[in-house]
Amino acid sequence: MAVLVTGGAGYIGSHMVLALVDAGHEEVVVLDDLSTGFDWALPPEVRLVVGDVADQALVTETILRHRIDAVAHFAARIVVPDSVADPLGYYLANTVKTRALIETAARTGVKHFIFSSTAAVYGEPTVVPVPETLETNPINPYGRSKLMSEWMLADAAAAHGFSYGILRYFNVAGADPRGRTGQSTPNATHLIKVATQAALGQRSHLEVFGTDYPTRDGSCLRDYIQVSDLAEAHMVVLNHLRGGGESLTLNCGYGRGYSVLEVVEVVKRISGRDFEVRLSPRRPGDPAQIIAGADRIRNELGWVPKHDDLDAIVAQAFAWEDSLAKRNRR
Ligand SMILES: NC(=O)c1ccc[n+]([C@@H]2O[C@H](COP(=O)([O-])OP(=O)(O)OC[C@H]3O[C@@H](n4cnc5c(N)ncnc54)[C@H](O)[C@@H]3O)[C@@H](O)[C@H]2O)c1
Ligand SMILES: O=c1ccn([C@@H]2O[C@H](COP(=O)(O)OP(=O)(O)O[C@H]3O[C@H](CO)[C@@H](O)[C@H](O)[C@H]3O)[C@@H](O)[C@H]2O)c(=O)[nH]1
Repeated sequence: MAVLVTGGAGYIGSHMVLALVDAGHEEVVVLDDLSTGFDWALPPEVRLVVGDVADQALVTETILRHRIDAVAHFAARIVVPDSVADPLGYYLANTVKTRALIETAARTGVKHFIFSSTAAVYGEPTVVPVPETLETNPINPYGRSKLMSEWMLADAAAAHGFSYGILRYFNVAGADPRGRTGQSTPNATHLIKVATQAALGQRSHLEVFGTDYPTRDGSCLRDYIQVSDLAEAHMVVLNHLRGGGESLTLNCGYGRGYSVLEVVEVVKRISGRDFEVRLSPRRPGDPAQIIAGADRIRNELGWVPKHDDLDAIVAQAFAWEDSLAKRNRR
């Protein structure tokens, strides 16, 4: 048995690769075009195929050569405002290319397909915490590009007899607790990453986008899930599918939210550094609060998170950002 991890050189994919390698009994092959990923994020025993998920000849050859039985598909473009500026680019990268990959997987007899989806498929949820059964209503092209992929995957699995796991991630944060990988894209827009960069003096200030939301302090609430816990959720789903379990769609979060202002305070306290915070207007497209209804994955698959602690998540992110700065100075 061998797993193909697309986007395995990226932030979340590289944590999945470590989870597979740490589990110890698995051949792991990464397919990545290195558009936002880094070959150095991979342990040496993992084979990296540099290429595009939509290159059907390359993917067919890779799947057959390594006898891949499961694909974990992380490769995507992920920045919501970019998707608003370049919707056709996002539908190509996330929907059209995912269609090509699903087709190749189906044709080559892959048995299980795990897909990185997002809480963005819910849009501005009418119920908080959000259960998986809530009607999807994405409000930007990124969310729509992912929801279309969910639909394609479910239809193709029914027609071609493979099983799937769709994981809808909430806000992913933190880094490998052993410091082996983390979020390395320099222009990331995620709150915790940006705040640690401000704490390290790499940014002059942090902007808080909106303080007039109907929340406890006026800033947006998000459910921050630690990235190794998320990788472990994929491991649980992989084992479930390999054990003959049914296809499923699962939220991945902890079921509680922190406000932007609370996160900023934690970053200041944990880093021991002060930085300028500017209260700015709302960022277009931000829902006021998005928190996972997180019971299904715990109850049905027995997933037990180990890192549900915002202080620890921020400490990992800060340590990783600091190590990146040192790496770039060398
Ligand atoms: N980061 C989050 O908070 C978050 C939240 C919800 C969902 N997700 C999803 O998780 C997945 C991984 O996100 P990430 O944060 O690790 O992003 P990332 O940009 O760090 O990783 C994406 C990886 O895919 C590779 N890639 C992109 N297009 C490719 C292609 N056509 N062929 C081959 N490789 C390609 C990139 O080089 C990169 O290594 C994405 O599908 C994203 O939509 C992320
Ligand atoms: O410099 C910043 C960056 C962010 N925020 C706010 O912080 C919150 C979180 O923002 P961010 O970290 O950019 O994440 P989201 O916009 O919530 O989106 C993330 O989480 C979604 C799932 O909830 C995923 O679909 C997306 O891919 C992922 O980027 C939002 O209220 C932002 O307005 C700021 O105030 N200042």
